[in-house]
Amino acid sequence: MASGNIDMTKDTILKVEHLSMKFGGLMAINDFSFEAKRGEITALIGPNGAGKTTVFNCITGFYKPTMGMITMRRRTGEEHLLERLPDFEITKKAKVARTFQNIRLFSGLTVLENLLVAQHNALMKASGYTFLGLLGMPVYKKAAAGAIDKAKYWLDKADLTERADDPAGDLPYGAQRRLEIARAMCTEPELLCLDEPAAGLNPKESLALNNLLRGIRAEGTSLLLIEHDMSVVMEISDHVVVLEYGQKISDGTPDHVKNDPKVIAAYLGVEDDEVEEVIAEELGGTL
Ligand SMILES: Nc1ncnc2c1ncn2[C@@H]1O[C@H](COP(=O)(O)OP(=O)(O)OP(=O)(O)O)[C@@H](O)[C@H]1O
Repeated sequence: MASGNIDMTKDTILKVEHLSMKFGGLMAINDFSFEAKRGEITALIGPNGAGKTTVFNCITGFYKPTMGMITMRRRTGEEHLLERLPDFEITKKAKVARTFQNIRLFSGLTVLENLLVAQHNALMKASGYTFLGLLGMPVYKKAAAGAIDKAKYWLDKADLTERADDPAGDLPYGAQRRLEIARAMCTEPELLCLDEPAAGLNPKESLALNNLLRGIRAEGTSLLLIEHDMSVVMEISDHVVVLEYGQKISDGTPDHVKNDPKVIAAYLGVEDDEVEEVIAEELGGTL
């Protein structure tokens, strides 16, 4: 399906097929298909209103699509049809985690507490859901120690160790965003979905974010991010899918997509056949 030299030999982690989403009379997504490969950073981009958030919400269970199939393939080979799962099972069973465009942390809790709360479900399971279990069972103690180790690990990766005991709400914006990602990683997802992770970050914070995302990829977690700023994704993505008016207009490597006249036209807001003329005019104007 993909063009532009995408590595077809890699294992597919997410397959979206013929996805459509209608809001009243508006067809926000229209017969949209793409695949994300395991171990890669896949970016879904497009101009404002193209339908990125809607696709993202369908994948992460916030919307039930009008039509289409979304298959998540776990490392074990187990497959889950995400459009049929309630959102909490998308995290728990299918191992898909997400972050939000507007940061959603427990701002009164410390940075470390935010990372421990994320592991609440695993800890409660280890307690056997009993008070006694919480008090004394070795299995709970082991799980609690494991949760602290995991939190420490992600504090370090997100460069937040020094702020571990500070309230999350006191962190600068970029650090809050990294904390949100670290918190999602504590649930051990196989696919991490990020909603405009670079929005509102300054260049230094963007660099720290890119390093964190590359680190996550290096550990084998696949990433799917949505972004409307093309320049942000070009640096870190392995694969870029472009949406316009709810339909796919390009799909391939960052280089392929960047040079695709359809994409240039979409971002410049002109017709395909006017692209060369507009670019020549722009260049003429800057010379
Ligand atoms: N809950 C909703 N009810 C009605 N229309 C919606 C809803 N959500 C999205 N839309 C419409 O669907 C279309 C796609 O919107 P969407 O937010 O998915 O685009 P986007 O690419 O994420 O845009 P942006 O970059 O501005 O966030 C838009 O026309 C939007 O107005």
